[in-house]
Amino acid sequence: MSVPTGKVIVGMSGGVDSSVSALRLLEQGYQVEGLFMKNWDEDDGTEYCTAKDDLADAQAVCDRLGIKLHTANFAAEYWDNVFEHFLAEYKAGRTPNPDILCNREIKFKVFLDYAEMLGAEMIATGHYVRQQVRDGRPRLLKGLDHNKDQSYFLHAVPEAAIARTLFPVGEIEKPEVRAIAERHGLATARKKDSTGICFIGERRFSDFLRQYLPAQPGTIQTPDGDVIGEHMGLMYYTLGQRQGLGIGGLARYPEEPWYVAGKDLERNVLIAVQGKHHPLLYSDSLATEAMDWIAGEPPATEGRFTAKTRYRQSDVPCTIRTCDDGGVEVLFDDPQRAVTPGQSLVLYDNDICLGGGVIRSTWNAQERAA
Ligand SMILES: Nc1ncnc2c1ncn2[C@@H]1O[C@H](COP(=O)(O)OP(=O)(O)OP(=O)(O)O)[C@@H](O)[C@H]1O
Repeated sequence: MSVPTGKVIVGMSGGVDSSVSALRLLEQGYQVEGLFMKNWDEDDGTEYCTAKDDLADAQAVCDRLGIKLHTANFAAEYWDNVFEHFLAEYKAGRTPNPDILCNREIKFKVFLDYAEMLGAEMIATGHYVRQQVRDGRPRLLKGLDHNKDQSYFLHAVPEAAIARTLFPVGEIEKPEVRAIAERHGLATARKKDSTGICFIGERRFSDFLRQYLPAQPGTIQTPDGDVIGEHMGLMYYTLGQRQGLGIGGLARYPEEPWYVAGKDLERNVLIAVQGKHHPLLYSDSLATEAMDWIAGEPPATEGRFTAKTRYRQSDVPCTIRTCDDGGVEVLFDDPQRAVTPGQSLVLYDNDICLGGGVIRSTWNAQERAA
């Protein structure tokens, strides 16, 4: 077997996955260096900001492995290409997923360019995905550990960037990753998995959003227009959500929980229904904005695929039709609960991630019949 001689820059987050990624590449004979990115400037030293600790952990691992760690600040690019879009989506009443855009715009674009400047043709990350060349083209596959698979977040990364990236932990299961880190005495072996929005972190979301968007309180109504409560601002609510509505004790309704079923942006009204499985919480079809196809174009044969409409969801069978505007229409075999505009639909052909697009509209059987 030939020994790889190329230089690879590993995105070191200070977590266990990127630590083990760097280790594996060294074992495989690559010339490895690390890069810690800081993409959010605010809040240094507050309870939310873990960047300092993460950098220290990344440094400790690099010292242990004997590799160089670079640092870079892409906060301006993150703000312009990810965060502004994120705010615009909330303003439009949708619930965006900034990590998808962050991967496309920062981790697999700005980072790649930066790595090139450092003299590396390849980068690596600790994402749980695999890359495989089929028919001469790089394909993005789900991580071997389906429990940790992160292809949902990488579906908008173009083929050319996938081809220049190594995913050293995609072929192993998470418990094994921790065991490897433990065996090699890496400081991150037992570190908790990160949660929250990448680079922004975990924080009281409504407080955070309020700093950037004015809250416009309004009424909560039933689909028939009966006013049953007040909301703090439509952006704070997600379809299908139960908690935080503050409705209860209404004599004219049974004592059953209420769920968010829709947002009427024009009237600033939040629509709520009773019962976790109310028909208005289900959609049997949707349309997306223009798709990001990893291969740059839709699959040669349209038709039957599986899809996810949110990260932690098992794939569901569906039929797709491509539209002239670059989006797709998707018809699910079974209605899906709480399909949310602004989130992404991601399509799969077995383990191959084909791409995805932001959900623009959804319909349920009643609406289709009307
Ligand atoms: N601040 C950062 N600097 C450099 N690379 C990063 C940074 N944050 C994330 N990455 C890269 O993106 C990958 C996936 O990030 P994610 O936030 O999903 O972390 P994760 O799956 O918990 O991985 P890890 O255990 O390495 O933190 C990381 O493994 C790392 O390669």
